[in-house]
Amino acid sequence: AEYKSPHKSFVDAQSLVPDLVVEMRYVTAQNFVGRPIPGYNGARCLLTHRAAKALQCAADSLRPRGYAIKVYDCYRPQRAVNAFVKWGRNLRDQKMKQAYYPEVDKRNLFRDSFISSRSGHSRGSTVDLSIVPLATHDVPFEAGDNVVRACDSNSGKRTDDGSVDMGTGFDCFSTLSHTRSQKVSGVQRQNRTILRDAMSACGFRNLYSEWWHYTLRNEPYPNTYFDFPVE
Ligand SMILES: C[C@@H](N)C(=O)N[C@H](C)C(=O)O
Ligand SMILES: [Zn+2]
Repeated sequence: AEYKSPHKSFVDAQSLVPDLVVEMRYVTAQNFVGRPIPGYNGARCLLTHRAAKALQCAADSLRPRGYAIKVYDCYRPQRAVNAFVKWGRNLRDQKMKQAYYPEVDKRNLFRDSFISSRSGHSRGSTVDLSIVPLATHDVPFEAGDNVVRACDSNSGKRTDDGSVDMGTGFDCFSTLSHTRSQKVSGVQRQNRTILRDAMSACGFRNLYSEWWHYTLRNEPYPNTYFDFPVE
């Protein structure tokens, strides 16, 4: 059946970017909380139409260079953000610490701009993404074994999801994930620059603390925090 968007201004980004690799982590347990997050009932990248067009612009510029875009999170319902806040207050729950925030005290994740209690994602024009070589863009994230792989360890040691080497994995809450960190290698910085240049040229701005987080500059709902679920 044809997909019907829950809001007239929101679209499934894959309808504009057919080769978009969609790996919505919060619909699964492969995330920093360690379980599916409320409000995510489907693995769909919903964005405002304006943001989806801008993402299409970035995908079109990256494709001739041999890359596809992989998205990890798009529109995020406010109830999911509220679940992050509740999780953040429960210091006993550190199930995913070794994998996602090995060096950072859980108490500081909001203070240090790794998670927000008023997130741009809920406004529908923010996206978490990386790039994948076109030839290998089907590799899914799989924890596979029972070994905990820290997201800030070297490529090859942390869990591979087929994306290019950015120095850390998605949602790795570490200063190494700061986009302009000088503590990652030249190749890793170069990969971050490829993504940043493509996204900036299409109207997005990056969050300094996360190489993967981009918000449309001219977003259509700058003051609205939506809460309809992702289906
Ligand atoms: C949680 C992470 N993926 C993210 O999006 N962080 C920013 C700061 C946010 O929550 O808006
Ligand atoms: Zn984000």
